[in-house]
Amino acid sequence: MPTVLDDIISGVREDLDVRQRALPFSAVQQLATDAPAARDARAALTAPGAVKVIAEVKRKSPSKGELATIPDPAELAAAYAAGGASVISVLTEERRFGGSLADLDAVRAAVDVPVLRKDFMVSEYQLWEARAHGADVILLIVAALDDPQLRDLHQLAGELGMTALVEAHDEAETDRAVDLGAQVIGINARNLKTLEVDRAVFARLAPRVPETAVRVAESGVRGRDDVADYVASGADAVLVGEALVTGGDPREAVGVLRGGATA
Ligand SMILES: O=C(O)c1ccccc1NCC(=O)[C@H](O)[C@H](O)COP(=O)(O)O
Repeated sequence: MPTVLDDIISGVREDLDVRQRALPFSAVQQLATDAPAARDARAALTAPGAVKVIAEVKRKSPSKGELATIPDPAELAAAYAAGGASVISVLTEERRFGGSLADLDAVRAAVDVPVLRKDFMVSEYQLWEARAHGADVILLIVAALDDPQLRDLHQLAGELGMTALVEAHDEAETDRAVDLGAQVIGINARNLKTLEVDRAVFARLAPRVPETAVRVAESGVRGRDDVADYVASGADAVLVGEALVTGGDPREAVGVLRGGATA
């Protein structure tokens, strides 16, 4: 029985085939080579001060359906940055999340902070493509990749000057991320089989991540109390989508999650 993740990835591969036919590997490599250097996301996430917020541009999701229309992702990203977001996450998967590489371009042009291409990365082409569109960070979901794929994509991200956010959901995946030498590890509280969110997963898995790595708590943040709980369990950063796109003034909302700290 295919999981939600399997279904998403099968659509991602079909869309990727279309893009690869339109823009060959050598062309996307050239665009990536010509792009301005990637910004240092690890530095942004380890700077002194309040908990770091990775603020997400998220229109819809498999778990919640439509969340927000977001007609101007650049404006939203600029508001997030003004509120003190350390990194902007842009979902570029189209079928299930309503995102696009055009969103990534728009956000990249609008902010100075590092930008994460949040997608289901299964091939080197997508990493070159991310860099060509100005991404500084890419997501590697451990559950979607075997160890050789994970190692190769993690290494390529580094060669392209990008930071990899390596995402785990359970003990075995967390240990694989640690063994990989990942410097930024996300623990996602959303179970990719059931889509249910269990924030306690972070507290259970975070101790397996060495303190030298940045620990990112992903999903399920509804407000400042959830951020405080994640921080108490060892989070250096939180990745937040739904609460920010549905929560009114995005600049203020990021500031509230940071504990009222000014940008
Ligand atoms: O959000 C989903 O429904 C989802 C389903 C399947 C795979 C990934 C999914 N979300 C990606 C994310 O990791 C979240 O967008 C991100 O952590 C923010 O979560 P939230 O603050 O709960 O919107």
